[in-house]
Amino acid sequence: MQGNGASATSKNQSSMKIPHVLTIAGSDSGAGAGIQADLKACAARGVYCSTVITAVTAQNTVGVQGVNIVPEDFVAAQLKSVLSDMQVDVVKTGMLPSTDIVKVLQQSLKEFPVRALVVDPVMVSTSGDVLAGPSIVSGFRDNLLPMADIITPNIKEASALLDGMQLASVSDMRSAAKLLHCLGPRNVLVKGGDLPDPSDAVDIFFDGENFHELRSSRIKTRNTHGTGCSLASCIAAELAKGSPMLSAIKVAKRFIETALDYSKDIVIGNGPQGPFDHLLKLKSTSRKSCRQEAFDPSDLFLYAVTDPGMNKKWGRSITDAVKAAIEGGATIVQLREKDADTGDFLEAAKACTEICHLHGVPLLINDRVDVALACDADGIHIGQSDMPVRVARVILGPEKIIGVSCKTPTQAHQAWIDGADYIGCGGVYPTNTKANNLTVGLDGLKTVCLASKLPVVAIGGIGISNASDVMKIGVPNLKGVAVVSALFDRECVLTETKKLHAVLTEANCPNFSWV
Ligand SMILES: Nc1ncnc2c1ncn2[C@@H]1O[C@H](COP(=O)(O)OP(=O)(O)O)[C@@H](O)[C@H]1O
Ligand SMILES: Cc1ncc(COP(=O)(O)O)c(N)n1
Ligand SMILES: [Mg+2]
Repeated sequence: MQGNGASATSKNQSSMKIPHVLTIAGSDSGAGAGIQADLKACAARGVYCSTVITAVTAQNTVGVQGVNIVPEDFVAAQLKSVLSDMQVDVVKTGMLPSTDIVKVLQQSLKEFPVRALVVDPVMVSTSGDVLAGPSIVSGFRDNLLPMADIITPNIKEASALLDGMQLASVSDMRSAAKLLHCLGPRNVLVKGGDLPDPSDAVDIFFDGENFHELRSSRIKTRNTHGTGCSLASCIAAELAKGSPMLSAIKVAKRFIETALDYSKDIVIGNGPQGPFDHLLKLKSTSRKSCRQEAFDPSDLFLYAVTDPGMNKKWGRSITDAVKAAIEGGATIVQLREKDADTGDFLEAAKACTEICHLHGVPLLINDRVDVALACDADGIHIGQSDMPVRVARVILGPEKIIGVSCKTPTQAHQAWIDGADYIGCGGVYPTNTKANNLTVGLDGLKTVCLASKLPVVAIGGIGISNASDVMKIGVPNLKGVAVVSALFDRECVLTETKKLHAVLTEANCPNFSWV
């Protein structure tokens, strides 16, 4: 799809444009899937969502008891009302119960182009009830797929779109993604929620050139009703914010995983497939369960820590440094601007927060709780002589990440008691970035890791030449390395980050690579 979507000519148009997703889908009376899931997913991702309803279903956790299709001229009327007036960025489709409705949508999009079209080719509900008959396949193929920026079929839908091709493995999903791409969409995501893999939920993304295997842990829960609708809405929401496609998909997948994890024990309804909680508030039995985005220890894998002196030396801005590190594969970023003026630091921190969030990478601020709050960073990293963790937790609330530098098992234990999320242990090797810093060595690191109940990131003098030695101490809660000079005291941050990422991937899992 192409076009500007918004004409933005209205006089009372304010200067603040809110990202806007229009969903065209069916209503689910149980509010687990369909329009209701789309509204909640967009709300959770901070995006406005308008709704064109194609059918009203009588539905609960047991199944679909009835479907009442909205006449296509009234679907057309709803589309016109919204698209002609409300500056839609992205359209996301769900249940389209007839080919006439598909054609109405195609016509409306020709008249009112939008920036992107996300097609979730809904056909059968998780409960096995038919939401769009087999005749819809030709409607999708002929009218919608060629216009789509991305399609997100599950295994059954991919099979139906490919004349019954059987999909029983990740390798079949790859073949299907390639064949589906030939039908015209720019990108294809084949979702593997229904694949019989007990440990991972694997989706295959194909952009016409490259495959990406996207894995998350498979959450053990009955509350998976609406995951497909929510994933597609979340992708649409991220695209509406301006994210590139792959980043949008990664953020969406992580959102589903986190939301399922938070909602895994909630009980709504008596049927086999319950709804989950998009806003992560229902299950509030522990501090961590209130989090918008749970801290994921695997984010510590390649931890980039900025240094003002180095950026100055190489003549780059902090934002350029952060962008390059993320592009190279950094999985978390910490801004460590010890001597900056608060005003300048805050401006830089706001810009970096925006960049990091666009790519689904958490941003932490070193030491400055005030700056972290003001720029809405994901959290802070503090040293032993900075503000105590307990005080920082009270100020920051339960949702922010707190990391603490620790050199000893006693400090690591205290960090856990005080409510930190991870510890940074070092200096592992001598370093210039911290004067008079006591080096703990690989043995000291191992001792702290073995004693720590929290995940650990190693820091201090680590780079391409020794990162693999560090990871090979082989303690499971050592999740990654934090680096300053090895990325930022170099001419090309992007190249160095990529190299380090490759070294860490190899050390972590030899002969295996994925996104
Ligand atoms: N139990 C689970 N744990 C984690 N992710 C899941 C789980 N079930 C499904 N997903 C993910 O949710 C998304 C929707 O997938 P899927 O259930 O296959 O689609 P649909 O709801 O359209 O049938 C995919 O990203 C999939 O990997
Ligand atoms: C109105 C409507 N739209 C979509 C779905 C698919 O969702 P799921 O595959 O999770 O049942 C549904 N059950 N109802
Ligand atoms: Mg599902």
